[in-house]
Amino acid sequence: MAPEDAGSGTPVLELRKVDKHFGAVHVLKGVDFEAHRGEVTALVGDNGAGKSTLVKSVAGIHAFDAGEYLFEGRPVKVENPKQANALGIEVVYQDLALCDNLDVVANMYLGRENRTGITLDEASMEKSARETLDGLSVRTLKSVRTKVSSLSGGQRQTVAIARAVLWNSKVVILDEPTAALGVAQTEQVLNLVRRLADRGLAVILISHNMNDVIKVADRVVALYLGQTAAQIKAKDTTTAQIVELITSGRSGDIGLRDADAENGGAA
Ligand SMILES: Nc1ncnc2c1ncn2[C@@H]1O[C@H](COP(=O)(O)OP(=O)(O)OP(=O)(O)O)[C@@H](O)[C@H]1O
Repeated sequence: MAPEDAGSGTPVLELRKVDKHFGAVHVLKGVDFEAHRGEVTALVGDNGAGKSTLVKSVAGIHAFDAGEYLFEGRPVKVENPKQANALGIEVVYQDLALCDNLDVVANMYLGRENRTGITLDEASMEKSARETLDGLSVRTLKSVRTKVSSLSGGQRQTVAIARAVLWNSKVVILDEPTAALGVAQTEQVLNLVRRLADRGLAVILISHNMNDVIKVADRVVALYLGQTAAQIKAKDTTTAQIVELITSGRSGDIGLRDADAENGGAA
């Protein structure tokens, strides 16, 4: 069950009419986007719709050219990944950025290790890593001292997600977390995604997999040619409707007006 106030009130993350160009290419065109605590927001769109650009701009890798970026209702400037992390925004990219030759604890603390003087505080890191995994009800890892090279794809994804939530995160963005997984591991990761939201995080899930979206999302934001085609509650929509929004920018009376979509296509 999501927290009582899930999805209500001020969004944790809100983008209003954001724009992004790469040289002459206009990639994001006045995009609106909201993510709320306690909810999984699926960000969907065809290849090239602008999902990665949107997420990288939220994460401070790129900067929006125009529009408003609000965090917990306040306008913020996020000009680099450290500033995004400081707000409580973490991204788990598809490559996971794990070091195979290090164990789970070392990977969860990579680059942000606890130190006492000049030595690493292994005991405190191991304790918090374990507590974080226990808090997420992760039971598939036998030991936090296991090297990541010996973990399955699902376990690796779990470690990358646990690393993201270790830092009192408020927003966790997951880029296609089940893309390389089999059926059982996909199920495990989707359950974990749900638990993150149930713990009060705002989870943003980039996905091309409509089964995943329908199974786990509370809200769906569809991008079409760099514009927001729709922001809708998952329970009010169907897979067919989402697919239509992705492929044509509209479905029934939801979505971009044809003229807008055509302008987007021509830009
Ligand atoms: N650094 C860049 N320089 C120039 N153009 C870029 C850059 N990054 C992305 N683009 C362009 O922006 C558009 C949107 O790309 P983006 O990767 O954001 O889409 P996406 O929705 O994430 O697609 P996919 O599902 O294929 O990952 C594409 O036309 C892409 O070529």
